[in-house]
Amino acid sequence: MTRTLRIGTRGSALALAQTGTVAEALKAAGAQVEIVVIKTPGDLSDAPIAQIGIGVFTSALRDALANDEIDIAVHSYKDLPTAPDPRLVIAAVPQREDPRDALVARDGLTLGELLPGSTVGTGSPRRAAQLEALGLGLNIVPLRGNVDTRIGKVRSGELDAVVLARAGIARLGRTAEITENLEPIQMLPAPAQGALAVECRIDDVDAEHLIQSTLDDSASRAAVTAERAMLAALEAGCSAPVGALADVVEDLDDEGKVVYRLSLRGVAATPENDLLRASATGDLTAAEELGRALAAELLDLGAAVLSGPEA
Ligand SMILES: NCc1[nH]cc(CCC(=O)O)c1CC(=O)O
Repeated sequence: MTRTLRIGTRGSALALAQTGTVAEALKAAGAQVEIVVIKTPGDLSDAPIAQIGIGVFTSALRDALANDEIDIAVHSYKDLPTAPDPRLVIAAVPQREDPRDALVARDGLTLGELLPGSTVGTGSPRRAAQLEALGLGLNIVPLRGNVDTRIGKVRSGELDAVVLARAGIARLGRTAEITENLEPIQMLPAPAQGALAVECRIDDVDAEHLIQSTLDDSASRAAVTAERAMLAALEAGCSAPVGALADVVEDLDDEGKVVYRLSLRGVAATPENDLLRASATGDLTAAEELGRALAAELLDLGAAVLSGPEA
């Protein structure tokens, strides 16, 4: 097959780094690839993500893919809307990066070392709600921009700290600037944080098979599927205050044999910023059911009041 696969990406440093790893893996598998940069409205606007809406970074890429301008789209999975795109298929979820959030603070400080009143930048209602819940008296301020811009606000002294996805910092080779990795018990990441979604057209069977066999990691896919099913069942968009993290864990079956299962934790913030938490374990092959069951539990606890994309 002499076909050259056109891989579409956003033009940010983070997107290019992510796409680079996908391109290299496909090349190593013998494919011919070409990288095509697509501008998205999310890259052209400085408005808060909660205002410009879900899918600002991904729909232009998806349209280019559906219109045959590219053959493959590489997304940060957590930026994708929960509704599937009927024109496309997620052919691979590559091995996920460390999903945790990370703190970048001045003078090497950790969260616990920041004094009350310290300014912590984040544009994410999920991060803000969980930071508030720590009761440290931090002053949480809105923040947008790419990873470099956000870390720059700490370097310039404008902010005492920022919270970002560790995966984004890692993909840019800047983990040395992290002053603390935030454990899921204090800061549950966004559903699918640290994972990529590699999409192709639904009828492009050749591309789908190549991408799937070269890049898909079944454990990462199962974890992300559970987290996103939870989010979808809460009818909450990507900027809503919902965190979820699934891990593949060892368990013992009735005969004492080791089996692998999926353990899912979820958090949702009410409008009063109270955090509702739930967790459950299920079969690796029933990731969606696990996510939906956990969402039902959160809804029982009172999360219903927060449904809607801008909650
Ligand atoms: N919302 C923007 C976004 N989309 C994906 C990442 C980081 C990488 C990832 O989670 O895959 C980021 C930056 C951040 O949240 O700090």
